Amino acid sequence: MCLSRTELNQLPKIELHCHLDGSISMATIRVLAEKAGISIPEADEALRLKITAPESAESLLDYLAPFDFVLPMLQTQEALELAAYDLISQAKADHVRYIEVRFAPTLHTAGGLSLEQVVVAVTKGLAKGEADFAVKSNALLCGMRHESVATVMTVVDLFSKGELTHVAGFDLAGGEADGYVSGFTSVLETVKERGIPMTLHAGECGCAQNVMDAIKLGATRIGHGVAIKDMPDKWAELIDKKITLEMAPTSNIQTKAIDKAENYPFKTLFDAGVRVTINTDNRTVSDTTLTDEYVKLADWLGFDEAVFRQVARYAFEASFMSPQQRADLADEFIK
Ligand SMILES: O=c1[nH]cnc2c1ncn2[C@H]1C[C@H](O)[C@@H](CO)O1
Ligand SMILES: [Zn+2]
Repeated sequence: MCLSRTELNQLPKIELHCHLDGSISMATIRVLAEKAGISIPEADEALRLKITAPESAESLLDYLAPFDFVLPMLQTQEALELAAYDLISQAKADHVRYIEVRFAPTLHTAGGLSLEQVVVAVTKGLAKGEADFAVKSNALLCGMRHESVATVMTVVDLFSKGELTHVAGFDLAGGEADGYVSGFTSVLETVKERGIPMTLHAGECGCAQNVMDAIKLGATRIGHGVAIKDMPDKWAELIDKKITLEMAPTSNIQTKAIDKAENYPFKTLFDAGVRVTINTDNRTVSDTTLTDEYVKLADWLGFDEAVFRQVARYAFEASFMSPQQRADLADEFIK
């Protein structure tokens, strides 16, 4: 039997893949623009066009255009803290119990903040959000794939700063070229040596081999990984290694990772035993919520409650939670 939107909304959820800078509500964007002295459209519809992925998007790069609009507003600690808090309030509305919020510290230093100050501000907003909304969270730090190895290393080094808390894992984001992983081999080896949990965007709009390269260099989770549909002979390896795919239906359509809903490989992968999870990627840029993503999958694929609970369990198991967070949430997700 199909679950209603209300029932889907109320299921307890875990979200592993959500970008801070792509997930700030319109109301908070207005506050941030005002504080930054940046003029933005007064009409909501006009503003929406600036902060959501263009309908004409043909690629991941087109999809990423709205980030250029919002990043200038995210260059102070106050703005970053407000953005993080705002995101946790949205997660609450989706009955998310735990969320990993990712962002690229290097994209927030134009106003003079250090990388550490960026991270401190975001995690402060997350902590306030947890206090007010009872949603647990951690931050994931992204290097950008267009950055040099040396710049990405400055992000990796943040994990060694003892004063930073709730910083749980590393990612590489941005435009995806086939074979990109090899350009970051030295960085990723360091991430692995230091025992930093790793999820990498791969096989979103790039090839399936990117997914396999990412796994080889230590990623236990893959951002999107849609292209692995083209390499069924590798699914057994993913299952064996308990690799988890962080999929995001709306985003995957917008970036043209898939051409149409009928071809979304989520069900095929799930039925084969691959660990797939449901995420928003970017709530504002994709104009979605986690509940919307659940509704979409229920409509497209006819999933019932048991599937959603299994998927949430995969997310729980693959999360980069602290032992305390895991113990607190185990009853709800491991039944
Ligand atoms: O879906 C995505 N794929 C690759 N990169 C992305 C995606 N969504 C957001 N980003 C980029 C743009 C942001 O500025 C950056 C850090 O959150 O990550
Ligand atoms: Zn992403």
